[in-house]
Amino acid sequence: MTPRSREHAIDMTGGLAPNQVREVQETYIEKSRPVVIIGPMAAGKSYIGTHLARFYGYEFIDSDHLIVDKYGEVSQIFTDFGEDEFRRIEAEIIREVLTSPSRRNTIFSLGGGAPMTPETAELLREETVIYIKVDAETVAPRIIHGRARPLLQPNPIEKWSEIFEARRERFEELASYTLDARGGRSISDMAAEIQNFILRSRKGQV
Ligand SMILES: Nc1ncnc2c1ncn2[C@@H]1O[C@H](COP(=O)(O)OP(=O)(O)OP(=O)(O)O)[C@@H](O)[C@H]1O
Ligand SMILES: O=C(O)C1=C[C@@H](O)[C@@H](O)[C@H](O)C1
Ligand SMILES: [Mg+2]
Repeated sequence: MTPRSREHAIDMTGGLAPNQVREVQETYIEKSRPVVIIGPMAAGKSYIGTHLARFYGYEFIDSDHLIVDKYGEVSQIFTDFGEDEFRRIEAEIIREVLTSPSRRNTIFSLGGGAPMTPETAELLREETVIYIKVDAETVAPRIIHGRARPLLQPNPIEKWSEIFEARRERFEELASYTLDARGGRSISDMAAEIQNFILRSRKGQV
């Protein structure tokens, strides 16, 4: 195949001057920052984030997964070092991701309590943040068994509601977009709703 001659070359700049092209590129980079998912325990942050990334071609990362890869199981960290040390590690890992230029086209799910750390909340104020809103009824079957979430012991539903009430205002205040995930919504429906918001926000329509 022979290359196109100069006369037939397509003008990819749309007739923009070099400084205008740079401006468009900078805007694109800015708008391709990670999209962060927050919400209470068992809301489906990791579940929705994984599928959203798979359906629409994003990279997916999760703060809990990064912590487990680096330091071992979350419940073991709580047992061995306590919650304060877990929060310190968590905030450090989140800062690394949010300040890394290689994490642009990424869906980043956070652990439920991460936005309560002031340093993390400050970082999130600059980001596109999707809040997964649920209620106790929706999460009850997901938390009633299993001991993977140390903060929910020994009465998972009661503890979940108590912790959620203490965090609700922070979630609401940080949200660029709230996804209502109460009841049994299908994953494709929820992922499409978030993707729609991301596209609109990158075009500056929200
Ligand atoms: N909309 C949904 N429909 C059916 N199952 C769901 C839905 N959302 C989440 N789940 C299931 O509920 C469980 C908890 O979801 P997930 O781990 O994604 O929660 P999370 O918000 O990431 O919680 P954490 O804060 O503890 O990390 C998982 O087993 C997941 O598959
Ligand atoms: O809501 C929380 O405080 C937590 C949620 C999980 O994702 C883990 O990050 C950990 O169990 C703490
Ligand atoms: Mg999770």
